[in-house]
Amino acid sequence: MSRFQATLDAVAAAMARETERGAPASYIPELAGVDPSRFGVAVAPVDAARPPAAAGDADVRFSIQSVCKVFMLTLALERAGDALWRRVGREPSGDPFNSIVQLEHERGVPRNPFINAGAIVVADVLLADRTPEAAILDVLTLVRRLCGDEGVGCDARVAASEARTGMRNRALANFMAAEGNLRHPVEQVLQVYFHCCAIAMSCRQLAAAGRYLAAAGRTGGCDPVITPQRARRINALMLTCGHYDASGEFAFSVGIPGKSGVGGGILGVVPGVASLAVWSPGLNAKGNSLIGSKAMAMLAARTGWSVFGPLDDPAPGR
Ligand SMILES: NC(=O)CC[C@H](N)C(=O)O
Repeated sequence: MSRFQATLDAVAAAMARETERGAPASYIPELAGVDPSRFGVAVAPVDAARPPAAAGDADVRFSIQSVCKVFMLTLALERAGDALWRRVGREPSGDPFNSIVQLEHERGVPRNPFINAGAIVVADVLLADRTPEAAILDVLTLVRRLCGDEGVGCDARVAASEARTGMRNRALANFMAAEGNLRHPVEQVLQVYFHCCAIAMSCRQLAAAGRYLAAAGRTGGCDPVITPQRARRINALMLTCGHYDASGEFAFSVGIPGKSGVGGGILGVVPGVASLAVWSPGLNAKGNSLIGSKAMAMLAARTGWSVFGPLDDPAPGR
């Protein structure tokens, strides 16, 4: 049995007892209707010979939403190299994920690739010389390779709902197009972005997919996915920007790089040790999984993973 199994079982049991679970995202019916009592957790050790350990609803697929921005960035960095950083920044925004305020001051260059505006620029990079369908397939192919599961796909209903309701994302994209920071038609760029947000994965798949970030850019089979330097860059961005205007609090209470999505998933990275994924659909006021964040804090406390020193009590607010 994995050395993580007992800890994961304890975390799942503790989270099942939590009564305050937040509210699922309400902007599309496919997310609003997910049962908030759901909770899953999985840990994938860097040594790929050891399969992920998991507990709770770790094999139930959910909408990964903004967690996809990690995989989009990975691919875009491979394509565009450091030139990408001329079109998107690398610093925290301190604003909500869909904020538009900074864009005007900063001439259509988003603060980082993990806020929506930044991921929309990344989607534009992924569209170079391709149709939107091919760009989406490229991201799916990467994710399938990373988690070793050809069955991962996009939820077409989620993608359609995103497109129907995505007026703010359309506003962000149009503003950046006006500033000359998009090269392709706005609707094509958004098609790529919305489909990436609609990728459905389980915690077990997501933890396995994130393993390269804990393993200096290599998959378990020692296949390079990205250079060690770029893996380090993505991890640093996850730590500083992965939870938007709650990134500082997540750093304090969990203390590892993490990327959240409004579907209630969070991908975490412990460099040199493991990647992990949690999922619970109820969100806190900042749009991050309430129980997922708590579970990560408990896991970090029990494993000593926080880079900021020991955590003896995951209760927030201290
Ligand atoms: N934080 C998120 O997960 C945001 C993703 C969502 N699809 C949006 O674009 O608004």
